Formats: sequence, structure tokens, C-alpha cells
Amino acid sequence: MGSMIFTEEEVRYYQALLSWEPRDEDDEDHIREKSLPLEMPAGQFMFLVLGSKGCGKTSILDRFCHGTFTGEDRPPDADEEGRGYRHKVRVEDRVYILDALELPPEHLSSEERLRQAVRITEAAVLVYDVRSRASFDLARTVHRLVRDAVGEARAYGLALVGSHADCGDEAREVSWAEGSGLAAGFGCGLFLETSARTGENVDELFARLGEEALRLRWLNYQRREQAERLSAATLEEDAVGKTSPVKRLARWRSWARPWFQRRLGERKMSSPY
Ligand SMILES: Nc1nc2c(ncn2[C@@H]2O[C@H](COP(=O)(O)OP(=O)(O)OP(=O)(O)O)[C@@H](O)[C@H]2O)c(=O)[nH]1
Repeated sequence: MGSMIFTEEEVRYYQALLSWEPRDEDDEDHIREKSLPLEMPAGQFMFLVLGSKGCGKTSILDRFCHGTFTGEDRPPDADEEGRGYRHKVRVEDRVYILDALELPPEHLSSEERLRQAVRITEAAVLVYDVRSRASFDLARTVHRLVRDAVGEARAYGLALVGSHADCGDEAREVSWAEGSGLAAGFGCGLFLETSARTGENVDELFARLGEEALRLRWLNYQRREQAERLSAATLEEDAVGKTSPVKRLARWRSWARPWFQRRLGERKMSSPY
């Protein structure tokens, strides 16, 4: 990463990510920090959190990072460049630093901003509100935008999340089965309904997405290795072809030999002599 050159936009995203500071006055933070063992982090994850306006993105991140829930009084986010969060997460028995970038919904209409956010992250948490069919419908569109931004060359993680799981049945507009079906349609194995109010599934969401990110890193690594092996083999073949027509002929003969031998054998069998 050290050798990469970032655009101004990317630098701003990074600044948003890195603007996190521990809040000394927050007692619950201390309790959560103390409850995690002192251990060197095994690595870092970078996740994107996105969804429609007011679907509960900040509340999920507040619950995860600070263990708090602000409730109905929470003012809408004013940060234009997105908000960065950092917290520890335990994945496969090791501690990792998790950086999460909350993408303001306005940025969803900018292909460029979304592309940049996707480029600096390795997985996305796509949130809708189970009380809002509109937010669920928007999740489909956002998924398409993210998929286009990721492209074919890279495996990128995704978790579909229905927030406000604590709401009663009468407030619900989207069922668990619909959410699970949409996630399956996306080809995404991680679907959860969460409640920032009660904390239901919030820690589990990030731990499981961490597991998925590790799996995808390995997959991306294998893909790169395979691509490198293929291009090295092609280069070698080109070099052989250019420098040694004799070797090329020899190889052609070796491929053709079994065919000639078969033909020869057939002829011998059918020959009256
Ligand atoms: N009961 C309940 N309320 C929630 C939950 N999640 C969020 N809220 C409330 O829903 C409102 C919107 O939540 P936010 O976290 O601000 O949503 P957001 O997606 O970050 O909003 P923007 O950043 O403005 O797009 C707030 O009043 C939250 O307190 C939840 O799981 N349960």
C-alpha cells in the first residue's frame, strides 16, 4: 500500500477513516476496551457501510464501536465525506483492527465516489430498515452499483443487513424470509437482522464479515498467483517460439507422434502384406 498513489478524494476518505479518536469520557468504551485481551492485532479490515438515508448505519457502528445507542434523538449525520470508525474485532481467535467507513447516502448517486470507496475497502455492509420497503428496494440498486464498482477481477465481500429488528410485527414491512432471499439472490452468504437498540447480531455481523474477508483475501491471492503463473507461462512460450523454431518443431512432433503412431498401427493391421 505504501507505494500506491491516491487521488485527493481517496486521501479525504482516508482522513475520514483515520479521524477516529478514543473518547476518554465514554465509560462504556473503557469497559469494552478492557474486556478485550491485550494482544497485538493480527491485521486490519476495511469495510464500507452503506444504505438509504436513516436506515440505521451510524447506530450499528455506534453500537459496535462504543456499545451505545443514542435512540430517536440522534441527529442526522452532517459529515459530507463519510465517517470513519475503528474498533477491535476477534476473528478466528485473533484480534484485528476494523476500520469502517460509513458512506453518506448522497454519495450513492456518484459513481466516482462509490468506486473510490469500494477501492479502499474489502467488503461492504449493505443496510436496509426492516420497517421500510423503500430502503429494501434501494438495497437492490445499491448492490448493483457496488457490483459494477468492484468489477470482475476482485472478490469483494458483502453482508446484507436488515436493521431495526427490535421493531414489532406491526411496524415491519420486510420479512426475514424476503431479506434472506435477497441475500441469496446476491450470492451473498451473510444475511442478518440487527438491532442497534438491543445489540442483537451487531458484534456477530462484524466478526462474520471478518471471516469472510479473510476467505476472500485467500481467494484473491490464489487468483493473482494463477494469473501470474499463466502470464509467466505465456511469456516463456513466446520466448521459445521466437528464439527456437527447432524447439517449436520438436514440440509439434511430440504432440503429433501419438496420432501418427495410431495411423501407422491401423495401416499395419489392415495391410495384406
Ligand atoms: N429501535 C431502533 N431504532 C434504531 C435502530 N437503528 C437505528 N435506529 C434509529 O433510527 C434512526 C436513524 O438511525 P441512524 O443510525 O442515524 O441512521 P443512518 O443510516 O446513519 O442515517 P443517515 O446517516 O442520516 O443516513 C435514529 O433515530 C436511530 O436511533 C434499531 O436497530 N432499533
